[in-house]
Amino acid sequence: MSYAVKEIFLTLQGEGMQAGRRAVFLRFSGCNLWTGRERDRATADCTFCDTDFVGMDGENGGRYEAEALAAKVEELWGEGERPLVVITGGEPLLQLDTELIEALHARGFEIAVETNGTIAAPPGLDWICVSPKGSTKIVQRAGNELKLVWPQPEIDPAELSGWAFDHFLIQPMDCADAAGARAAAIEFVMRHPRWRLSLQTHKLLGLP
Ligand SMILES: C[S@@+](CC[C@H](N)C(=O)[O-])C[C@H]1O[C@@H](n2cnc3c(N)ncnc32)[C@H](O)[C@@H]1O
Ligand SMILES: Nc1nc2[nH]cc(C(=O)O)c2c(=O)[nH]1
Ligand code: SF4
Ligand SMILES: [Mg+2]
Repeated sequence: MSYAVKEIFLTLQGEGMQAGRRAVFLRFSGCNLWTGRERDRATADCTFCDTDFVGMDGENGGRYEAEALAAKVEELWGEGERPLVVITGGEPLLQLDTELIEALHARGFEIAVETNGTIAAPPGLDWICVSPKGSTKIVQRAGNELKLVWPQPEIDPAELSGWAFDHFLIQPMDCADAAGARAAAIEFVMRHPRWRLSLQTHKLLGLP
C-alpha cells in the first residue's frame, strides 16, 4: 500500500506523558473530521485544529511505499538509542496499517500514534494517544493516554474518565482566547486531580 504523507521531521514530542522525548514526527495527509480548508472549519466535526495536513507539500512530504517510508523515518532519526516515531496527521488511522507498523518495528522503532479516536487502532502500536473531538463517537476507548483539548462544551469528562487509559490529560486549546483556555484547564485539574495538565511545549520552545 502507499501512503500520502504531509511531512516528516525530527523534533521533541511536545505534548502528553512523553513530552520531551526526541521523536521523528510522521504526519499523514487528510482527516475524517475536517477537510482542512478554512471555509469548511465552522461546519466541521472538529473546529479548532491547529495543523495544516492538506496535500503532500511539507518537508519530506510525498507518496511513499511502506519500506521507503520506514527508511526515511530511520534516516531522519539518525543515531541514538530508543528510536521513537510519532505518527500523526490529519488522522493517521485512515492510512496506518500492519505493513507500515511491521516495517517500522523491523527498524527498531517504538511507534506512538496521535488519533481522534473515531477509528479503531490496528494491533501492534506501542503508544496510543486518543484526543476526542466535539460530538464525534469515540470507538477507541482504550490506550495509553487520553488527551482532552479544553474547553469543549460538548464533552463531559466524567463520561471519559471510566475508559481504559493509563493517563488522563487536559490540554488547553490554542485559540483566540488561549489565556482563557489555559485558566479553564488549570481550574479543571484543580477540581479533578486524576487529570493532569498537558502543555504544547514545542510551541513554547519554538520547535515544529
Ligand atoms: C493535529 S492532531 C492530529 C492527530 C489526530 N487527528 C487528533 O486529533 O488527535 C494532534 C494533536 O493536536 C491536538 N490539537 C489540535 N488542535 C489543537 C488546538 N487548537 N489546541 C490544542 N491542541 C490541539 C489534537 O487534539 C491532537 O491531540
Ligand atoms: N513537537 C510536536 N509535538 C507534537 N505532539 C503532537 C503533535 C501533533 O501535531 O500531533 C505535535 C507536533 O506537531 N509537534
Ligand atoms: S481530528 Fe485532529 S487532524 Fe483532524 S481536524 Fe481535528 S485536530 Fe485536526
Ligand atoms: Mg501539532
